[in-house]
Amino acid sequence: MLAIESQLAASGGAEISDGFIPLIDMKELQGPHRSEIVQQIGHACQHYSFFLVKNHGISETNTNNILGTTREFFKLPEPEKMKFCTNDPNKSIKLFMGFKDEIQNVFISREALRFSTYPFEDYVNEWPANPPSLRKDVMEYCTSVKRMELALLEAISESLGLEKDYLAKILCNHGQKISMNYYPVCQEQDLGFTRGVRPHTDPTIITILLQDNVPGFKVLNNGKWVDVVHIPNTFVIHVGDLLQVISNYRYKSLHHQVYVNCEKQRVSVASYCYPSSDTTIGAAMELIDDEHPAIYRDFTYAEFYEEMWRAVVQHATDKRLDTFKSSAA
Ligand SMILES: O=C(O)CCC(=O)C(=O)O
Ligand SMILES: [Fe+2]
Repeated sequence: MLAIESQLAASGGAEISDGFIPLIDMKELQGPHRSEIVQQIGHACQHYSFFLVKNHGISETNTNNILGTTREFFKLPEPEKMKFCTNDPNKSIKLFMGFKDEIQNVFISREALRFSTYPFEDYVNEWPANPPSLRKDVMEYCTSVKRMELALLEAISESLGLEKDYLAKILCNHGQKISMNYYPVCQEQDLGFTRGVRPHTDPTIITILLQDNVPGFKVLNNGKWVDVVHIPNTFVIHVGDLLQVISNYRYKSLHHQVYVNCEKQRVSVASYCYPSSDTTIGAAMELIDDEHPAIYRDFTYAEFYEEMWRAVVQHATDKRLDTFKSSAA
């Protein structure tokens, strides 16, 4: 095992059949061991495309509240939820329901409420007023996630040898969307052709995922799908597509998917970190040289967003970054 892997293992990462799940202790980012932790984060991003964090500063009450609110929302009568169903990609709040994927002949059972959160005053009135606790719980949760997100963006910037505020400047305190995800219990006879979410990457800089204790979340690691076991009081941090571009392909976007089961419903809350529409995304100059030419040309987040929807329609979400490949690459 590499020295850095032993350090990561010592911090309590879970053993899995082909290795282990990297677990980062964020408390150590404040202390004298910061540079070691930054190195561990860099290693995890480069070799695993994700890591778990503990001692992140978000209270258990806060996470229990947001998971509880998510369960309550999806229990609401159908017409109450359907108010948020729309085909307009520009709507800041949108409900996704389960659907049949005719091409792959599978039923995708996830229901998700996805909405913009920051700045709160621009969006809060659009959020569901039911359950009554939702707005308060979302605000509290997103405020603490934002704090953690900033600390992670600083550490990830440093891990790439960039200025501490490099990624935060790109983000410019802008985007945050959350997706409250609900996976119903699957009937035994439907298990073979039902999935929670198909394999995909996230269109983000990073994603911060809070999962409950029901298994189902899988990530692609060295060509194999592995279960990310639930460790209480941790979050899963994913490398997203935009970090793949900014890091000039040193960190790769995480492929992940969700399986369902016949015993328990599952809920999760994903927090997506992305910049404003007019922000230019491109490889950091410091990470380009003769041996590492820029893999992607610069593009705005608006261009990327448009491409993302085109890829959804064409069932080619794994190809959405290909359009931006630079001719030199
Ligand atoms: O529910 C999960 O664990 C993952 C959800 C997910 O991949 C997403 O919301 O992008
Ligand atoms: Fe995802």
